[in-house]
Amino acid sequence: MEGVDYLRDERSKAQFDVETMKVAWAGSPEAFLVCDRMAKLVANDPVFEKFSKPMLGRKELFKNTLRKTAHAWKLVNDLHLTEEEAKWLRHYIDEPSYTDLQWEMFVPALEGQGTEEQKKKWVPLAKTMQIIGTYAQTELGHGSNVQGLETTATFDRQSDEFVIHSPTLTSSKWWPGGLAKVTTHAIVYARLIIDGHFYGVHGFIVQLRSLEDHSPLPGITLGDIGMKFGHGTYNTMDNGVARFDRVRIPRDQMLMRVSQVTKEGKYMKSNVPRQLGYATMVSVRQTIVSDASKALSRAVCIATRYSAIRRQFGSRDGGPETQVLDYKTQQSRLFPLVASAFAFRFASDWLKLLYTDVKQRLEVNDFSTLPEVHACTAGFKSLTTAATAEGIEECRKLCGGHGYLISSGLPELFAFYVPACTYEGENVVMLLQVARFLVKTVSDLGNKQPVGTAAYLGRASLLVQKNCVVQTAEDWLNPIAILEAFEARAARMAVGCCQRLAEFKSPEEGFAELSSDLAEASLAHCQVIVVSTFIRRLQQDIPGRGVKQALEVLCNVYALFLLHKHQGDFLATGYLTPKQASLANDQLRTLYSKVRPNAIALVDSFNHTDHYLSSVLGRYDGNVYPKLYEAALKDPLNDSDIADGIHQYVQPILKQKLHSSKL
Ligand SMILES: CCCCCCCCCC/C=C\CCCCCCCC(=O)SCCNC(=O)CCNC(=O)[C@H](O)C(C)(C)COP(=O)(O)OP(=O)(O)OC[C@H]1O[C@@H](n2cnc3c(N)ncnc32)[C@H](O)[C@@H]1OP(=O)(O)O
Ligand SMILES: Cc1cc2nc3c(=O)[nH]c(=O)nc-3n(C[C@H](O)[C@H](O)[C@H](O)COP(=O)(O)OP(=O)(O)OC[C@H]3O[C@@H](n4cnc5c(N)ncnc54)[C@H](O)[C@@H]3O)c2cc1C
Repeated sequence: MEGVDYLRDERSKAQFDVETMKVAWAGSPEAFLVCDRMAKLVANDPVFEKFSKPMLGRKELFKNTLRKTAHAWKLVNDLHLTEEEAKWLRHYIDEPSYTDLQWEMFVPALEGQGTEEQKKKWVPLAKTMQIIGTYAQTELGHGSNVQGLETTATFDRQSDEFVIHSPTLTSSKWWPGGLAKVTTHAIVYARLIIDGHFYGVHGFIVQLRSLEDHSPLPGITLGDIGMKFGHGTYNTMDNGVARFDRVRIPRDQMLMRVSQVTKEGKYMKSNVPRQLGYATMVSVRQTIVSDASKALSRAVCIATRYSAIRRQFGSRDGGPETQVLDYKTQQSRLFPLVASAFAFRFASDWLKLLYTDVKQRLEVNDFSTLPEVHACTAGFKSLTTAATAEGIEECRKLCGGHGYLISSGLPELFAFYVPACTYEGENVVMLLQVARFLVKTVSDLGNKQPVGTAAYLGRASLLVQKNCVVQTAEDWLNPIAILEAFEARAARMAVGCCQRLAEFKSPEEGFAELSSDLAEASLAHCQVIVVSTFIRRLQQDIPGRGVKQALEVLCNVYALFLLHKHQGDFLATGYLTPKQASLANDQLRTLYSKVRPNAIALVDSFNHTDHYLSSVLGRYDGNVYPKLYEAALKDPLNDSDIADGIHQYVQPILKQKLHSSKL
């Protein structure tokens, strides 16, 4: 039956105002309106249909994305969309495309690493798509180790040019999105060589293709690196390989904000730190944190709605069976993920503010907060992408067998999402960056009082001595008790690592040997920041009936779930007793019962359209079974009763005459 809302009873149980919660999720009434308008624009435009994607071959997938991207660009111009609106439009189109690299990396690299003159020349060309660019850093042989890149950029004083060259197979640029078939330009990261001396890795603007006929320019070999994990998701993108055979570019195409090369071949360092060359990565890591909350919210929306529709066991006298959402095991796997989606959302809002602040500081050459911002973006990127990838897979399992169908929307979401754990800084490598920051901070405690996110480490000597005062399960609802537990655990882990580091011959040897423990200490530190950001968000004015109360429950679920998951750390560091850990778990169970009546309303607050979810299990109206059946019938194998190949390969087997001895 069309028009029936199978989740109506669930929606009527909500104890808060969903429309206001939508605004809290979006961040502001204005942000909500932009997202809502862009989501509907995409959902109502037939060009952006996604159902057929899983059936397309590689070439069709790629072309289909080119078609959608061209249509999106036309909409941006025809409707005079702002950059913010265009970003949401791309988000809701929901297909990796060369424009992700253009807007998330190429333009930010030009803006962040170019001189005023370079920005004036290149940024308008990129923003009007007269040139299309990518970020060509990773090579076949090196990704994480940027200083190990092998591509060379040798200065030729005579011609006032750089010669870009790939000296080895492993120096081939490998992975950049859009590189294989689309991009006309790239920021190529290469080792600068002047008069035989190496001056470290720098970015160079290199034209790759003719703007006339799109063919690769002389000396440049370009291609696709092959099919990727999953089918219809990242294979819409032409991640590419590039090799350079002594390709010449003018001297003024080296990005020269951080350091310059003069006409005479003199290398000049400005007073900005070399890490500013990594600024684009900081910018994108911040975007990736915000994307984590979106991807996780999408998975939990599907799993929660389906769990309210799905019934198994518990029927007596032929009455209805139990909704699987009512099982405590289902709740204990699902509700912490709902809470995590909100936690990541608020963490990313905060990170955006921190990033905006550092961007303004960098413009006036104030680099004081850069190490902290680098540690936060790297750590949050690692924490949120790992939890989101695991969370999407958990949601697939929460949907039982149907979760494995492409029509559930979950396999494709997972395949699209999971590389986020690797790109833009492999997650463990990123935690080790946080570890460097932590070790420095702790080692410096005698001389320098830490500020910002590390301020709690200033109380490390107290936190390593104090014990938890919680006596009842109720006490675990106190944000002060929660925060102190997270701070004490993180401080004890960081201080413990630093004490053990001192036992090694050199800090480098100790760091390498203790790297697993350091990564765990880093995760604990990042969790302090995410939990405290959630708590601080609740201290702000949050309007709407029951909205604040519902969020308080989620904040406690998030924190106590983490406490339960990592109780080994909390116990081993000696801050909690087993009894206190067990009380936290009791409180968590009680909290799940408080989430239960609000579950559907909470996921409705994400305001996801059915188009965006593209899941028969997560439909807004809960009309799962007929739509699941309908989707199955659309499979090409159901075009005819007798499939291709049956007569040729199956019937001969059925009709074979076997000798009785073979039976
Ligand atoms: C269903 C479909 C939906 C589709 C929807 C579309 C959605 C659209 C949204 C799109 C969002 C995003 C788009 C993304 C698309 C994916 C693109 C992926 C692109 C890439 O992957 S680009 C390549 C990224 N590569 C990396 O990240 C490499 C990682 N490695 C490094 O960063 C570094 O090499 C390093 C590991 C940090 C090591 O650096 P180094 O060798 O210099 O060594 P040190 O460790 O000694 O560091 C020295 C010193 O510098 C500090 N530092 C390091 N990095 C930074 C930094 N970034 N900023 C500031 N400071 C930094 C470091 O801490 C050391 O300091 P210290 O000496 O300790 O004081
Ligand atoms: C979908 C996708 C899109 C991408 N897009 C782009 C792009 O547009 N442009 C671009 O330039 N790149 C791109 N990349 C490349 C990406 O940035 C790299 O793959 C990433 O930075 C990881 O580097 P790597 O592949 O060298 O991994 P490796 O560093 O080789 O990692 C392999 C293993 O080694 C471990 N490891 C590495 N170093 C250390 C260490 N110091 N200590 C302990 N363990 C370590 C890692 O934890 C990991 O387990 C993309 C990658 C993917 C998957």
